[in-house]
Amino acid sequence: MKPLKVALLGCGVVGTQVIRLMHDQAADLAARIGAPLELAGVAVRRLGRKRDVEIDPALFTTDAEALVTRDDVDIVIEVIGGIEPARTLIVSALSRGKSVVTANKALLAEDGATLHEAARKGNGDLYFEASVAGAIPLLRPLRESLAGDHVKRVLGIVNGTTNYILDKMDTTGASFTDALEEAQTLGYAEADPTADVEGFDAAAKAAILAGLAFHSRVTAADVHREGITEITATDVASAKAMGYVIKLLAICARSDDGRSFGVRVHPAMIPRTHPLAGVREAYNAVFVEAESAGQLMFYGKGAGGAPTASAVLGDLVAVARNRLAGTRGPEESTYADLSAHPMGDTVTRCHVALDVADKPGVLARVAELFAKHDVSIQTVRQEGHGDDAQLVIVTHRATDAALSATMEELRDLDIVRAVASVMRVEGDD
Ligand SMILES: NC(=O)C1=CN([C@@H]2O[C@H](COP(=O)(O)OP(=O)(O)OC[C@H]3O[C@@H](n4cnc5c(N)ncnc54)[C@H](OP(=O)(O)O)[C@@H]3O)[C@@H](O)[C@H]2O)C=CC1
Ligand SMILES: N[C@@H](CC=O)C(=O)O
Repeated sequence: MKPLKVALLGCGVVGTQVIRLMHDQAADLAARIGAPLELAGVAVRRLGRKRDVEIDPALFTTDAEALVTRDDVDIVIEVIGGIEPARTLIVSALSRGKSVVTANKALLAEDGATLHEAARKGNGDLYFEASVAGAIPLLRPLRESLAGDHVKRVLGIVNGTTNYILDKMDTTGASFTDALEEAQTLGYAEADPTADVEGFDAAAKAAILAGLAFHSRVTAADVHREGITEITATDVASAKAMGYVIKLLAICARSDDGRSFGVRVHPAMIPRTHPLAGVREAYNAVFVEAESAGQLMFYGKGAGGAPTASAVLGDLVAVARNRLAGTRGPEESTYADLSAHPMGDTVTRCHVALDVADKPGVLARVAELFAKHDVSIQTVRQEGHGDDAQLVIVTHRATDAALSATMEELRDLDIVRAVASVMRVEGDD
């Protein structure tokens, strides 16, 4: 059988593992596909660099455009990352009828529409399982297995680097900086780790998940995003003392009337008894709630070369099979055409710590302000006294707009010395 030729764009953390798996599992892959795969070339930025995989040096090129437009190339795997030149290269390949497998969530969340349109016009496949939650099969279940159900909510931990950092801060007391350095060494972080710690990576993944779950076009601009850079060792320790753990969550939820959805990424306190609290290191876990299926949980390695390459190889086998059968996988589904509602409309709960004057009437004035904005208080307690007095308040559910307005006014209250911390609470109602 004639081999299917594969062009690989990028040979870094993920690309080297893709080459290793294609080599080590060549016979099995050929049997599963019905034809052997042959690596046609590997595009990189710098030639002569030591690579963590055995490969014929003649396969390397810095001319990625020439590689993807070669007539003999059937499938292109893009693991360069970023917007350009990845977008131009993928569109070039798709418009020539090649199939593309990519792990590039940043690009899919920025301009997935252009890629899907190029795939449709070129009659090729665009698969991207590795773009969300590393090794975990999550997009295919949403795209295919749950195509007959009505997904209401997708919630979880989708960034390995930030989970690694928060876990190390919680369990070993490591500093933010040390934990981030470890995550970079282990190959979890993006080329620019700001994408991880500021929540951009999780926001891109949330946009992809929301698009698939709600059959609508969702971009990173639709996602409310907050990162973890403001979280201090004190926040982590006080959450721990109260039986909570801080996690960076991605939450995509349909509105109650089903006419819109909210997509958000932010740190949240969750009870230590919640299943997401036990998600350690760079692992990811995602709950999908669908009308008929009920609650499903997906768990596994969310980052790293080999786990991500596993997802890439799964897509490679799928697109290779489709090519041999002369078919295509499912197209982008955007028929519902729902739009994202503003963060202010989202209903959440808040944990607030206020440095206050320790004198009569303080609690009453603080409570009055919450009531003014229709925010109901679930628990309140005072910690410390005198100059160290702090009121720790947990609210009932309220709109984010009401909670934000309350926090704004609290900052101006003469009896409040400082709003020491504000964090959303999830998973204990
Ligand atoms: N690392 C992970 O855990 C995961 C990563 N991803 C995604 O996978 C993709 C790749 O990530 P990762 O492997 O970590 O990234 P790396 O930074 O490790 O590798 C990027 C590779 O792309 C090459 N490259 C960069 N610019 C160009 C260019 N202009 N032309 C040709 N080649 C270029 C680099 O070449 P050179 O080596 O010469 O510098 C390098 O080999 C990203 O989209 C990332 O978001 C998805 C899930 C998990
Ligand atoms: N930087 C990402 C890699 C996988 O998508 C992460 O840490 O999750």
